[in-house]
Amino acid sequence: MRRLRDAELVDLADELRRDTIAKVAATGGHLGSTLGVIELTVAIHAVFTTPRDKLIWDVGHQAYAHKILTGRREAMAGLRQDGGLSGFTKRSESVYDPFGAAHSSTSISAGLGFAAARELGYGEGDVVAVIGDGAMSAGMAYEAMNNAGALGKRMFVILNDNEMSISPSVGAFSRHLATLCARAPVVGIDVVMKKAAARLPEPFKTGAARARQAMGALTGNSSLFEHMGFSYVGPVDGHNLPQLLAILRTLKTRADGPVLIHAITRKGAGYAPAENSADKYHGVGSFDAKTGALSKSKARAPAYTKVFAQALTEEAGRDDRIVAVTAAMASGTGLDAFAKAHPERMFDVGIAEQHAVTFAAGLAAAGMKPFCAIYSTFLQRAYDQIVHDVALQGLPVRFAIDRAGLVGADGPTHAGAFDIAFLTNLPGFTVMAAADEAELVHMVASAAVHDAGPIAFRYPRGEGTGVALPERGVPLEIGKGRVVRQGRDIAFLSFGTRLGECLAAADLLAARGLSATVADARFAKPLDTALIEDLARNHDVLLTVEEGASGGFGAAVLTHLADGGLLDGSVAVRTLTLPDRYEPHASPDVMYERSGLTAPHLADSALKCLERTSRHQKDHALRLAAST
Ligand SMILES: Cc1ncc(C[n+]2csc(CCOP(=O)(O)OP(=O)(O)O)c2C)c(N)n1
Ligand SMILES: CC(=O)[C@@H](O)[C@H](O)COP(=O)(O)O
Ligand SMILES: [Mg+2]
Repeated sequence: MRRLRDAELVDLADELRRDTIAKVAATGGHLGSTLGVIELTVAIHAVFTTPRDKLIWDVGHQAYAHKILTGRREAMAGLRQDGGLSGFTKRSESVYDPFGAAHSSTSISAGLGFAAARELGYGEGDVVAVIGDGAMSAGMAYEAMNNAGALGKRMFVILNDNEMSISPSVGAFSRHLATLCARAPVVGIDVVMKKAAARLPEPFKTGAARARQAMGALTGNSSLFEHMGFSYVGPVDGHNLPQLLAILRTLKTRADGPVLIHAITRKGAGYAPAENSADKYHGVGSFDAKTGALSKSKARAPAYTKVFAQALTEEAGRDDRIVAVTAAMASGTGLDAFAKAHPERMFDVGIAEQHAVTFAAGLAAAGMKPFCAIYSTFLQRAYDQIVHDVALQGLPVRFAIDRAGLVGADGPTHAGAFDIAFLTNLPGFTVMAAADEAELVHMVASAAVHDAGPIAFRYPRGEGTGVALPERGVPLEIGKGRVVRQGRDIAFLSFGTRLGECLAAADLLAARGLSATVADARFAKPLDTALIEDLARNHDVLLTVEEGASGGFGAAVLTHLADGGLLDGSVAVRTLTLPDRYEPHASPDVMYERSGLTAPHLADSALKCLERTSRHQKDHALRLAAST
C-alpha cells in the first residue's frame, strides 16, 4: 500500500470500511471504534514503516482494520471465535502488534518505553500511539504524558477524539477537548508545524498562519498537552485522508520531540446503523450487514447485571445513603438503569478505576453507602486503592464485581480470575459470590446493611439460571453457607455459579451409586468454618469449586482445615479452580470445559480422589468381602 497514490489510498479506505463491516457482521465485535479510525489506520500504515515503526493501539478494540491490512484479512472470519483472532492487539498474533492490550490507557506508557529503548540502542523506528478520548480519562495516560513531556523523546500520540467512550465521554478533560475543537480552523501551532506550514495544503496553511498570529494570545489558552511538553497539532479531521497523509508526512520529517495529533472522528463512521445508534455499535453481536439489524438474543433468563442493577435501584429507593459508582461502564454494569431512577446518586468517573475506588472510600468515610460496580478484570487496576484507601481504614465500600470468572470472546485479558484471591487475603474484607440471580439479590441487600467494613459480591457475565427472584432481598447471615443437597460420600463446596455444575456432578455420581452433598459457601471470607468442618468430618472427599484462580476460596478452606488439624487423612480435599494459565478466548462454556470446571470433570475429580482415600479403599474391600 505504500506504493499507492493518495487517491488510491482513499479507495483502499473505502474498501477497508466495507470489508470490516462484512467481517464483523458475521462474528460480532467492537465495530464502531474501528469504523472511526479507518482513515487513520490507512494514513499511519501509508506514512510510517510498520512494523519497523511501532504502532500501538490503545485498548486494541479499534484495531480490526489494522489487522486486515497487516496480513490477517482472511483470519478475520475467526475474529473472537474459538481458535481465531483475538479481538484486541496481541504480540503473539503478529509482528505488527508490538504491544498487546485490551485494558485501556496503556499506549503512551508502552510507546514511551519503545522510544526510550530505541535511544539506548535497543530497537529502531518511530513510535505511534493511538489513544481514544475515553482512554485519555485514565490516570495512566497523564502519568505517561508527564514522563514523555519531561524526557522529550520523539514519539507521536494520536488522540482519536470521537467524544465517546462506551457511552458519551464524561469529565472535565472531555470539556477541554471540546474547547480545543471549538478553536476552528484546524491548526498546528507548535514549532514543527510553523516550519512546515508552507508545505501544508489548504486549509491548513491559512489555519497555521492564523494560529501563529494568535500565538501571543494563546499562551494563556493553550492545550494541556503543550503545558506537558508535547507539540500539539490539531484539531484535524480524522476522516480526511489526504489531509491526514499530509500532516503525518510533515511531522514524520520534522518532529524532534513528543507530538500529539488531535484527530476528530466519528465512532461508527460510514455505517449509518452504527452512527445512528446510541452506542455507535461499540460492541455488537452478529448482525445483518445490509440493514444493521442485530441478531436476536437467545437469553431465556435475565442477565446477572440487570438483576444487580434492579436490586440496587430498589435498595436505593429505600435508603438515600446508597450511591453508585462506575468507571465508564454505566451500560455494562447496568448502572445506566440505576441512573434513570436516581440520577443525582450515580457517578460515572470515566475510565478511572483507581479514582473510582478512592472516591468511593471518601463517600464511605463521609457516611454514604457507595456501591462501586466494576468488572473483576478492571478492578485489578485499583488494587492499592482497595488495600490502602478502603481495607486498611475499614471503610464500608460495597464492591459489585461483575464479569467474575471466564467471560468468553474478550478472552484472557477480560477474565475475572483473580479477585477472590486478591480480596480474601485482606483483613476485614467480606467476600461473597452469588450462586444464582436470587442469591445476588440477597447479596445486594446484605451489602446494603453491612457497615462493618468493605464487602464484595461477585457474579458472572450473561444470563442467570432462571430461578424465581425474591420480591425483596433479605440480608444473609455473614459467614454462613447453605447445604443445597445432602449426601454421604463426597462433598462439593461451591463458591459462585458453578453450583449448578456441582449439582449435575452429584447426579452423575449418583448414577454410579455414590452419594454427594452439595453446599453453597456464599462467603469466601469470613468462611463458614462450621460448615467446612462438618463437610470434612462426614465425607470421604471434599472438593471446593470456584470460578477463580488458585489462591482464592479453595486455598482458604485448605488453610483452615490444615490449621485446625483436620487434614488427618480421613478426608481427601481437592481445590478445583481455574488452571494456572491464561485461557484463550472461546465461548464461556468451552473455556470452562477446558478449565475442567464442568460437571463431568467435577465428578471425575471426585471419583479419582475417592479411589485414593484410605477410608474408601477399606469400605470397598469390606463390600467386596461381603459380596463374595
Ligand atoms: C481499564 C479499563 N477500563 C474499562 C475498559 C472498558 N472499555 C473498553 S473500550 C472503552 C471506551 C474507550 O473509549 P475510547 O478510548 O474513547 O475509544 P472509542 O471506543 O471511543 O474508540 C472502555 C470503557 C477497559 N478496556 N479498560
Ligand atoms: C473493549 C472492552 O473492554 C469492553 O468493550 C468490553 O469488551 C465490554 O465487555 P462486555 O461485553 O462484557 O460488557
Ligand atoms: Mg472515544
